[in-house]
Amino acid sequence: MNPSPFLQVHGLTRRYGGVAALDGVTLDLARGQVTGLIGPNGAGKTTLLNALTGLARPEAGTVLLEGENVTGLPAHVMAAKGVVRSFQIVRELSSLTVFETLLAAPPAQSGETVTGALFGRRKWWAQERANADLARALLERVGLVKLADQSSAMLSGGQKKLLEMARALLMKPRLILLDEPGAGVSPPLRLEIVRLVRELKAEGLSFGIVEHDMHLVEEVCDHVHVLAQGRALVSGTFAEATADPRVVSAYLGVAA
Ligand SMILES: Nc1ncnc2c1ncn2[C@@H]1O[C@H](COP(=O)(O)OP(=O)(O)OP(=O)(O)O)[C@@H](O)[C@H]1O
Repeated sequence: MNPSPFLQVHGLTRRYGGVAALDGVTLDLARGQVTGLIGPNGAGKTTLLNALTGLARPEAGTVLLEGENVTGLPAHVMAAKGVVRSFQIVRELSSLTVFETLLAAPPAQSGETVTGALFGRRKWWAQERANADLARALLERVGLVKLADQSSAMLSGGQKKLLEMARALLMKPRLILLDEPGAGVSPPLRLEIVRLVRELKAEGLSFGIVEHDMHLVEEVCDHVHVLAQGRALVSGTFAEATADPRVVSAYLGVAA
């Protein structure tokens, strides 16, 4: 039995000058599953993540979240609906600690208008405290709590990825979109990332993962969509998709 679609993307198009970064992408992301978004460089994977999280406005096409049309909604609205993407949050010259970095870009919260801040102070403080408690719990969960008071600039590549995941989790998502969680990560922390994704999936979280590390994709993804030249070329299990001659051709840069 196929899991029900959480997010349905139909005919999504986004151009940059003469380049169609997305050229009518149609695909689904299933509820409670890990969906890999793979494909050669320039295929449109990151643009798709951006279009799904309100960071790149599509020119055509639709995005349905549990059947609701959410096409082109801004990032904070998508986040409030439970769709968030990971970001590089550590700046190399940052003097912030790991804990401060996690809290620095506050999650979408009520009372974010000036009026709200003035008239809802008590609520705002309560929310700040709740965020801080949750942040500490998340650092514990991703294995960074011992580094909470160290400079975030000192983190390794893998630790930065874990902090980015904690940051996305702070927004209490239902669907997390991760951009290359395995890039620049040492083998032990790569295992930690795989463990965390599996554990969160078992708790009901849905994932969309853009990744070039095919071993990682094979390990964690229930399903993959292969993108090429702004379109979804092939979908299936990792084994099915990678055995398809069109996928081999796309990676080799040859038209099938
Ligand atoms: N902000 C932008 N301005 C101009 N062109 C862009 C912009 N963002 C993406 N593009 C172009 O759109 C196409 C798709 O880019 P995108 O980054 O989405 O691909 P990708 O599949 O994520 O690639 P990679 O695997 O190399 O990260 C590329 O040709 C890229 O140069």
